[in-house]
Amino acid sequence: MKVAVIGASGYTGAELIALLCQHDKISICDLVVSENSESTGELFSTLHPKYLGICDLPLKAFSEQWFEQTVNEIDAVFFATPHEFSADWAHAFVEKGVKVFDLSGGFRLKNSDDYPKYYGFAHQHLSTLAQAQYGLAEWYADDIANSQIIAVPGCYPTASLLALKPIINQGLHLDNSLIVVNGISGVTGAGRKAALATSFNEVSLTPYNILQHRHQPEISQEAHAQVIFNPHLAPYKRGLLSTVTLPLNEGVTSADINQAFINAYKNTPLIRLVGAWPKIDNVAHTPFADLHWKVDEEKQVVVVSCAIDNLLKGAASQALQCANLSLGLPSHYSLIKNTLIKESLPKGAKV
Ligand SMILES: NC(=O)C1=CN([C@@H]2O[C@H](COP(=O)(O)OP(=O)(O)OC[C@H]3O[C@@H](n4cnc5c(N)ncnc54)[C@H](OP(=O)(O)O)[C@@H]3O)[C@@H](O)[C@H]2O)C=CC1
Ligand SMILES: CC(=O)N[C@@H](CCC(=O)OP(=O)(O)O)C(=O)O
Repeated sequence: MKVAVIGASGYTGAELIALLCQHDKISICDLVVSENSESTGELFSTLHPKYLGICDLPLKAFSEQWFEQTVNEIDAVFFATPHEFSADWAHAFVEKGVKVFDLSGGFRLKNSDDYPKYYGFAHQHLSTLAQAQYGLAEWYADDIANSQIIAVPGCYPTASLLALKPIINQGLHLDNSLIVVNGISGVTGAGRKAALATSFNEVSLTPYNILQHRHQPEISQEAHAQVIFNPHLAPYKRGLLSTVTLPLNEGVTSADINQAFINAYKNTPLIRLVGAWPKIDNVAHTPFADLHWKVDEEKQVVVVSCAIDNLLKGAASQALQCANLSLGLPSHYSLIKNTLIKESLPKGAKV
């Protein structure tokens, strides 16, 4: 598969390019930045010296002319750009038969009225939006494999949905109850562009965008349940933790919840059901999601926690999982070698 990456100077773009470089069934044709980017003409490895000798391709500026010249040369394009840019341009690639993997939120929400409210722009391409498949790789593998445009989930929604779906999909939670999702993200979650709120001297653990974050409708849409979402910014670089609380139906036991997680993730090597509360340090720089939970059978409530790397499972490695699926490969191809099938919890796990 020949691909282009738009947004190659940014954090998720860089992580994605590193993964694509080591993939033996995907080759990179072009790395692209914004039309007036300061990085135009630089080598990728000059901007991101970690990849010196790994990827030394030049960064090209996006333009209509670039689009016309390239669109017939590529099989797929990855957008690691602002939401509005992919919302405006993805349809042009789709119409030419090029697969789109969009790491932004430009195609995640089914209700187009939510775009002005949560993203600040009106979506102009409603038929492409309707065509887009949500790319939560462990849950929608077949649909992802057969779709032309994939909306790769946001970082908080990835961790939150991996925690919520095994329970909600089995109808174990109390209907119409208050589901609370608390998320904590490292500062790379805000992207590479300088901003006062994410500068070294200003960053301090704090909630932000409470009751108005754009990931609330995304989580609710895919969980099929209303949630309260509380995002927090934390003073470290990488990694994200989402802890969810759900009231359970009467009679649901700890064993029922254990079984729901085992059933959901027994064939998914990138999801680890771990024997203790997950830690950011165990998943940072990896494509894994670590999950742990605890049930209080007296209060009929379950708390589930999920840790991921926001730039990998929360963006770039999940985008590659989607690309693998569309190539007919296992979603973890080229990400890990271990294909262990989990029929039970890990040895020593106490949940
Ligand atoms: N950071 C994270 O943890 C996650 C981010 N995302 C989403 O992925 C996308 C990229 O995020 P991230 O890598 O953090 O962002 P960055 O700010 O680090 O990078 C953004 C990239 O987009 C390019 N860009 C900006 N404007 C345009 C434009 N008009 N046309 C073409 N390219 C443009 C920038 O190029 P240049 O600046 O050189 O012009 C840069 O390469 C965003 O939509 C973000 O919401 C999703 C999940 C997690
Ligand atoms: C710490 C931080 O600022 N995080 C980002 C979330 C990044 C993410 O998942 O991205 P999408 O923009 O693609 O939805 C935020 O809250 O806006």
